[in-house]
Amino acid sequence: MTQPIIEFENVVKRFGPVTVLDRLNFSVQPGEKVTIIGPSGSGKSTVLRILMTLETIDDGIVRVEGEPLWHEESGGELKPAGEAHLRHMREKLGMVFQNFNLFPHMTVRRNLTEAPRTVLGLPKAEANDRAEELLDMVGLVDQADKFPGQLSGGQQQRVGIARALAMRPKVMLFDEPTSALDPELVGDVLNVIRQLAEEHDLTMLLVTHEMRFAREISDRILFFDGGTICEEGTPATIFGEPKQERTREFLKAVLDNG
Ligand SMILES: Nc1ncnc2c1ncn2[C@@H]1O[C@H](COP(=O)(O)OP(=O)(O)OP(=O)(O)O)[C@@H](O)[C@H]1O
Repeated sequence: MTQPIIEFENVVKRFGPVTVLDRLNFSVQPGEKVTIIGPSGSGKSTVLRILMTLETIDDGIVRVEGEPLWHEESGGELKPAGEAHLRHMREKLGMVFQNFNLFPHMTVRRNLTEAPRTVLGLPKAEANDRAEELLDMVGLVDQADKFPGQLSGGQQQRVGIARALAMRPKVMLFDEPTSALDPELVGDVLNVIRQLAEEHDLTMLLVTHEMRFAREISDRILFFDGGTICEEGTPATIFGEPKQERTREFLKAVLDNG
C-alpha cells in the first residue's frame, strides 16, 4: 500500500460540551474517490472543514501526504502549527462549499485568477489561460465577465469547482455541493464532478446526500454515525449488503425519501 494522502488518527473535535468527532480514524489513498454519508450532525462537514484548516482539532493527528496538518515537528516533537505551515498545507487542498462562497464583487474570471495570482504568484496571462481552460471544462467560458449574482446556482457552483481547481490541489473536498440547488440544476453540477472523477487522478473526498451519485462515482463509502465510522466499504457492499443495522436503517430512510 502506498502512503495515504489523508490520514485521521484518533481525531477528537468538540464544540463546547458536544463531542462531534470521537477518536476518528480513517485514511484515503492518492487518487481514491471517497464519499462520506451519514445522518445530519454526524460530523461529515466537520471532517472537510478540519482538512481545509477552517476548524481546529482537540486531540489526535491529521496528516496530508504524511505531513502533520495541525502540527509542526520541532526538535523531534510535535507542536501546534504556525500560520506559514497552515498556508503551505492548505495549498494541497481545494474545497467546494454548499453555498458556493464565491467573491460576489469579482467577475467569474477574477474569482478564478485571484488566488493563483496572489497565493501562487502566477503571471496574469497564465492565470487567465488557466481560468479559460477550467471555465471551458465546466461549460461556462461565455460567462467569464459576469458577476456571481448574475448566474444560476448551478452555474455558480460550477464556477466554485473551477475556482478550487485553479489552485491545482492534490485533494478536492466537496461539501454537499448540490444541496443548495434547485433540483433541475443538480444534474449539470454532478456531471462536472463525475467527469473530474473519471478523467483525473485527483483524490476526492465528498460529503453528499445524493446516494445514487455516491454509489456511482465512489471507490469507497464511509458511513458516519455519532462522530465515528460505523461502517465502510465499497459502494456495492454499503448499498447492497450493509452489515450494520444502523447503516441499513439510515439507507432505508434516505432511499425511501429519495
Ligand atoms: N461552529 C460550530 N459551533 C458549534 N457547533 C457546531 C459548529 N459546527 C458544527 N457544529 C455541530 O457539530 C455537529 C456536526 O456538524 P457537521 O456540520 O459536521 O455535521 P454533518 O454530518 O455535516 O451534518 P449535515 O448533514 O446536517 O450537514 C452538529 O451537531 C453541529 O450542530
